[in-house]
Amino acid sequence: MTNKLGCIGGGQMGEALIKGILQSGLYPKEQIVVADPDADRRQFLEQTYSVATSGNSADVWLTSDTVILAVKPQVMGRLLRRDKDHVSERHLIITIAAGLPLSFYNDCLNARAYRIIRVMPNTPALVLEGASALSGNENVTATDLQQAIGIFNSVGKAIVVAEEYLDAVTGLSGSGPAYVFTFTEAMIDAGVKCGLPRNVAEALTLQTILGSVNLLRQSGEHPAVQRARVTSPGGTTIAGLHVLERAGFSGIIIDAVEAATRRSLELGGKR
Ligand SMILES: NC(=O)C1=CN([C@@H]2O[C@H](COP(=O)(O)OP(=O)(O)OC[C@H]3O[C@@H](n4cnc5c(N)ncnc54)[C@H](O)[C@@H]3O)[C@@H](O)[C@H]2O)C=CC1
Ligand SMILES: O=C(O)[C@@H]1CCC=N1
Repeated sequence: MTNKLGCIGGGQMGEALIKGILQSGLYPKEQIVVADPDADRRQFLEQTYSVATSGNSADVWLTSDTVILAVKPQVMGRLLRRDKDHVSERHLIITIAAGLPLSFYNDCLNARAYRIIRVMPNTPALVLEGASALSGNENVTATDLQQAIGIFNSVGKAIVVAEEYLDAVTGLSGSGPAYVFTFTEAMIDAGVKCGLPRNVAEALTLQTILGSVNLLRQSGEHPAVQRARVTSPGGTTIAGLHVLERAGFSGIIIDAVEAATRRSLELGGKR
């Protein structure tokens, strides 16, 4: 019996979770082990976070009761079929792969009794501001679910949803940071285009986004209500909003989330 936390795949999202979990203090570095075949990546993780690493995922199954699967969906099947003799009912398996349904894991492992939780987190977990939604299979106990919620709450906010929602969650909050970063970059460039020094445009853009989100959170009001407060009759904001709406801004955002959701379904072989 061990209370180690193992992570198979130490890429962008594996690292985000490890960094967040260490920062939150949920697990100390001595209780975390990461497997990744990339030697440079292992060296980076060891040096940066002082966690144990291995080039062989079997070491993670051997040493950890809770195992996070953080490899790309395209390599998950091969990994599980190769590792299946190391997996047992003592493991709580937490997967963060986009698209792959819970049934995929039991199919690969030739087993029905494993406890598997599918989670869709996002990279702001790096700064303990992640958004995660999770769903467990029929073998998962309330304690397992609490443990997973504890892990993902330690790096932000976690909610339990029905599995059928996880592809839409992937399109919205899993991929969401990339939309926000694209919007942020465009705002900064817009400030520069209008004559602001880049550092001024950056500082104002970041604070505007942060402040707007906090205002929505604290007021509890609908975004449309807050937007109306910014939009003076005959003023500057309506001139800008007119351009956004004429270009189909809201429709483009909806299309983007829908396309990412469709891609998640495709990765799971559902479309
Ligand atoms: N990047 C993101 O924002 C998010 C990613 N995810 C999911 O997280 C998973 C990982 O994504 P990223 O970290 O972005 O990809 P990544 O490509 O940065 O990391 C994947 C890591 O897995 C390693 N790997 C490959 N084969 C392996 C094996 N057999 N055993 C152990 N490690 C192996 C690679 O060397 C690499 O370091 C994916 O399934 C993705 O859908 C979920 C939410 C957000
Ligand atoms: O782009 C991807 O496939 C992953 C899943 C959600 C965010 N990044």
